[in-house]
Amino acid sequence: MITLTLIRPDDWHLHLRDGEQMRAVLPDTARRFARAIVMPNLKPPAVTTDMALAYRERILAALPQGMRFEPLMTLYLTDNTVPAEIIEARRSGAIQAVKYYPAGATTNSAAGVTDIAKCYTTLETMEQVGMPLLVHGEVTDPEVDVFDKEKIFLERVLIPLTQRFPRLRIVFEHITTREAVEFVRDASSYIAATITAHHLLLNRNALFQGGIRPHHYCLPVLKRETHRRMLLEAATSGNPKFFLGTDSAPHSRSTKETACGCAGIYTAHAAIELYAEAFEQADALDKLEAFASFHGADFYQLPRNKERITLKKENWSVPANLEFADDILIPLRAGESLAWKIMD
Ligand SMILES: NC(=O)N[C@@H](CC(=O)O)C(=O)O
Ligand SMILES: [Zn+2]
Ligand SMILES: [Zn+2]
Repeated sequence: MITLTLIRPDDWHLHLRDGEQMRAVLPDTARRFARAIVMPNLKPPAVTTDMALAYRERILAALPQGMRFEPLMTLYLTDNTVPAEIIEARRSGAIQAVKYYPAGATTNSAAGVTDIAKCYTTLETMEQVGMPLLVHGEVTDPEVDVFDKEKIFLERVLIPLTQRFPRLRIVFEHITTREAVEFVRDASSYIAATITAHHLLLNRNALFQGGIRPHHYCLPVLKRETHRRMLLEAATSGNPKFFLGTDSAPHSRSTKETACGCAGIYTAHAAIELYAEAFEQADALDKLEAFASFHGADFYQLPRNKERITLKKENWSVPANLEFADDILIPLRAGESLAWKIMD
């Protein structure tokens, strides 16, 4: 039997939702990952330390008996987030980062930032106290082509921001383009990026494979093959600036399979297995552990995990759907087979 043993990985970008939906998806992540950076784009968003800490308690209360998992919390940045909120978040010890959604860029981002200049004093405090800024890096300008939104965000917003705040720790989340890879690679050590499994495995053809495929729709949208290859090269390069962030983003089937479907791909049911498949395709399984289990912890200045997980090379079928509160969830590769399986 072929096996692969790794230090238990962490997921540095995760959507857990809330209530019954959270209860449905949380075990998938907790089974594989020791910790995860939990995104704050709830309804209403977690904009204060108190809200983020209350959300953390709800996550811990929803964890099945006997499962260990540490949610790392984030604050949702708005035009009105004050520096004192950052100080309080830092003092809490449970909040690891602040999330910047350009208003209207993605799911539950309506309360996000309309103009990053409105947040300069708050960003200054973050820079001073070493609080990382996590960025959904897409412009909302309706004139910009959907496939260029990340590249244009980099030029118009992110590069100027790094020049104004050179010591602000920034994670460019779920990067999808050659330009993002090159920027992060050549930037200072204050800049890092997460890469999803789906952006490593799929290019934009997957959106139109024999018809329109709503379960392959996420933001930033899948890009062309040249970009996918660049992401794979970055993830398998051993460069500590690139690390695992699934962006597993569950939406019920009825909100995906509709005239105007939600953005988000669910991958938590097989997250590390999907990354293993991508790394194996690149003949770089030996690079998976650092990407999945070391680089993120090092960037966040948290201890690396000590326990291990083992994957075995064995085909298994992903269920056609999963329970999701009062609806169902269609996971990535639903009804198809995967080559790696996590062992208990
Ligand atoms: N990635 C997505 O397509 N969707 C995410 C939001 C996000 O990460 O942008 C979600 O919350 O559904
Ligand atoms: Zn995002
Ligand atoms: Zn996300």
